[in-house]
Order: sequence, then structure tokens, then C-alpha cells
Amino acid sequence: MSVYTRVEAAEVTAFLRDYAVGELLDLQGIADGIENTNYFVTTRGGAFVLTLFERHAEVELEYFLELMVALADHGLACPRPIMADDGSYLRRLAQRPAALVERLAGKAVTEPSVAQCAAVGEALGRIHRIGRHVHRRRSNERGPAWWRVTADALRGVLQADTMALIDAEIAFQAAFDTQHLPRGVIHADLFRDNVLFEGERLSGVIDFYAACNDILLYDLAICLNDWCVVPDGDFDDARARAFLAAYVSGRPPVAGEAAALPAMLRAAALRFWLSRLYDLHFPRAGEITHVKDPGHFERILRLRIAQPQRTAALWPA
Ligand SMILES: Nc1ncnc2c1ncn2[C@@H]1O[C@H](COP(=O)(O)OP(=O)(O)O)[C@@H](O)[C@H]1O
Ligand SMILES: N[C@@H](CCOP(=O)(O)O)C(=O)O
Repeated sequence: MSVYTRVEAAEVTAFLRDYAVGELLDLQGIADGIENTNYFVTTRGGAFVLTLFERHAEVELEYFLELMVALADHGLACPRPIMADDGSYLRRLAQRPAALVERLAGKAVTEPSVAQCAAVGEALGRIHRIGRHVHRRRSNERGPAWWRVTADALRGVLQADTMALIDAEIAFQAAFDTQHLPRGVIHADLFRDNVLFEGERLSGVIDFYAACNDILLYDLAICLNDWCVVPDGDFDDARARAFLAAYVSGRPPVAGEAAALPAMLRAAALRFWLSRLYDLHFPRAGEITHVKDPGHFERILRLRIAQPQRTAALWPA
């Protein structure tokens, strides 16, 4: 579940007095999600999602909200934050920072089609372009420094050969030159559960609460490893081609990006393997029970190491 902080209708009614959204008609806790407390809020003025943020600092939340406003202003299908009467997007409710955003139609897909992968590639290219308008900055809290700390935390609980693979990959990534790769705002967690569809139409990209400034190609690699794979982690060529073609039509790559993709795919696999391993071995008290399979990303990492040329033919000429 993802209602960590309970709020009553009376509290939400009082909270909504500072927004021009009309009277509260309905309040429903949202069961999906991992990190924050989310409620569907229906008022006379529309349908919204109320998020109570459970762990981020206000300065980070200002970054996420600035990004969502910029994306919505530039026409990306994503939840537009609702401005309170005092001009702010971030308020407080039940001793938590809280924001009200537009509720979007659609559902997440578990088996994406070629057309849906193309739509996600197109949306990711747009996020990377529009991200240039965001003035605040945020570093990637799950970047190489976090990989090393997390690997050290896992050292006592993993088998020696598993640990050796993690250490070798961290060393490979440290030696890999990324200076020439374009950087900007990345979503950083654009998995299947963070995109809503109505049929083949992408109706919303959600959950910008891992967004940060990092290598754009790394964001692309995160998506490819999730959206464009068959269950064993190998690429589905048609989906990967469609995703890449749609992405590069919106954000043309610079020299050297295609050659760096195999390493970025490995970095993306390592990052989610580590977070899943950490969540499995060190579950957070009182939090989510649906632990995601770390083995999936171990398989993906091993495959990407074994097949460095695999994406060469998928990247548009
Ligand atoms: N703006 C929105 N419109 C419609 N549904 C949403 C919206 N935001 C969140 N949801 C629903 O709430 C769920 C949890 O949201 P998410 O942001 O992924 O939570 P968390 O940050 O806790 O992981 C999503 O899977 C989706 O079903
Ligand atoms: N999409 C991820 C979960 C989100 O990552 P986290 O580091 O915030 O837990 C996955 O499928 O593992």
C-alpha cells in the first residue's frame, strides 16, 4: 500500500480552501506506488491527485514541481501541479509537504506494444528537450557514489561471486569516459508503471520524484532495459527500434552516443539491481511488501556485458 499518512476528509477540505478547485466530493487512498502517500481527490472543479511527500526535502520537491510545470507548459502529457492561492505549488498537510496535481486518465501497461514503446521514446525525447527550461538542479542520488555505498552495505549478505560481479561493474563504470555525453534533466525511473495509456495513446508520464540532472543517454538506457525487453531481459528488436527511432527524432544524438549505449545499459541495469537487492535485504520498516525481483536486473546486466554489440543494429542509421 502507499498510504503511509492518513488524512481525513475534513483535513483535506480545509487544505483545499487555499486552492480554486471547489468543494471536496470524494477522497480515495491510492494503493499503488512505493514512496509517497497518494490520494485521488475529486472536487466540484475536477479530479486531482494529492501527494504527501514522505522523505524528500522541500528543496528537492521544488525541483520536481518546477519540472512538472515546465513539462505541462510545453505540452507533455503529465500531471500539471495546481497552484495555491498564494502562488505556491508546495503546501503542508498532516506535517508533510503536500502538492495537488492534475489526475490523468489511462492505465499503466504491463505488456507494451511497439506503438506504445514509440510513444514512450517520443515522450522521453521531449522531457530531455523541455528539461533545458528548468533552472533548478538536482544531482542523482542513485549515481556512482550511491552504487559504492550500497555495494558495501550488501557485502556481508551476498555470495562472493555476486559481489565480484557488482565490484567489477562499478570499476568498469568508473573507468568509462562519459565527459562527451550530453547531460540534462532525466526522469530516472521511467518504467512501465510510470506511464499511463488510453489504448495506444500515451495519456500521462507520472512520478517525477527521482528526476535529476544526469546523462541523457543513461535515461534512455533505463527505458530500453524496461520497455523493450522480453522476459529473459534480451531486447525485443521491434520495440527497441521503435523506441530509439522515436527518441532520436526528437533529440538527435551527438557523436559518440551510440557507441556509449552498451555501457549506459550496463549502468542502468546495475543501478536497479542494486536498489532491488538493497530493498530485499534491508526492507524499510512499515513499507511496501511487493519486493521487485533483483535477479531480473542481474540477468540483464550479464546479458549486456556478454553482448556489447546487441544494440548496434537497433540504433537508427
Ligand atoms: N497524476 C496522476 N493521475 C492519475 N493517476 C496517478 C497520478 N499520479 C499517480 N497516480 C496513480 O498513483 C500510483 C502511484 O503513484 P506514484 O507517483 O508512482 O507513487 P510513488 O511515488 O509513491 O511510487 C500510480 O501508479 C498511478 O496509478
Ligand atoms: N522502478 C524501480 C523502482 C524504483 O526505484 P527505487 O530505487 O526508487 O526503489 C524498479 O522497478 O526497481
